[in-house]
Amino acid sequence: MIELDGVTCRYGRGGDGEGDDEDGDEGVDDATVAVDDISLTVPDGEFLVVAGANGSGKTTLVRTFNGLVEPDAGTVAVNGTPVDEDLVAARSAVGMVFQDPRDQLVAATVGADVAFGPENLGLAHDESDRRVDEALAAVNMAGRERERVDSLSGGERERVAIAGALAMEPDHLVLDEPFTGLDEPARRSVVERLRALHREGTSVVVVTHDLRDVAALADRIVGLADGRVAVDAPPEEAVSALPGLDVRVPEGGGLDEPTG
Ligand SMILES: Nc1ncnc2c1ncn2[C@@H]1O[C@H](COP(=O)(O)OP(=O)(O)OP(=O)(O)O)[C@@H](O)[C@H]1O
Repeated sequence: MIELDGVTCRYGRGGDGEGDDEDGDEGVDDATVAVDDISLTVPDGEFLVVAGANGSGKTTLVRTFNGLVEPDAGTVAVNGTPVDEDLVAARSAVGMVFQDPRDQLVAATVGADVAFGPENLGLAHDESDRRVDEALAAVNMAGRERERVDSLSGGERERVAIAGALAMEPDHLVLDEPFTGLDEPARRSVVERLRALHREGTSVVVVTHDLRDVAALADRIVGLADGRVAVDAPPEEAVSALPGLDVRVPEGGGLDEPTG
């Protein structure tokens, strides 16, 4: 479980956060408040979608889940332990797939890339091999260890990045804009993999400004606007409230799963 309590994150200089600058000076010394006093619990097993327009604070928010971003105020705890007390535990419990797989794929071949994390943990070869096999199977890329990463399509790279995170056997898998740059078939393939992973018991958090397809998978949608939670509701309810957040929503259909 991930628990945020009153989390605020700022970028840049200045600012104790005291006093909004409304005097027209553009506030050059003011910090940007990217996440503004958010409290949120992500239970185990949940498929959570974090939605919102560009710049609404989605990336900053999820990066606090495993200490990639340290809040300026508030606390984040993973499985009951504050992230700042045990960064290693938080990083192993919360696997992160970054916005651009190129930021994540470090080795020349698929197998070496997925093995990178487990080997860094110092796991025995047998255990590392087992994790690589399972992770590649989970993203529908079993048996493709020897292929070169630079020969893969965008969708395949995304799936290798997901496999790399899965090989760490995290409690929560967090994906930041996993569909960026993917064509429709690749997008569907990644969506299908996420659906299957969740069915098999993985907790999934997807960050997106585009709700096509994933809205129907979500147990809950948290919509951000200006660093605050504007909506926190099951999909049908959230989507009807979300147009004001300037996110793309499916045109009819796709939301036929009952909530309750
Ligand atoms: N490293 C940084 N330095 C300064 N400001 C930043 C930095 N990262 C983000 N910001 C600012 O913080 C705010 C929230 O950004 P964030 O990336 O968390 O939002 P987002 O919803 O994920 O946006 P996007 O969809 O564009 O990635 C924005 O105003 C952004 O410009």
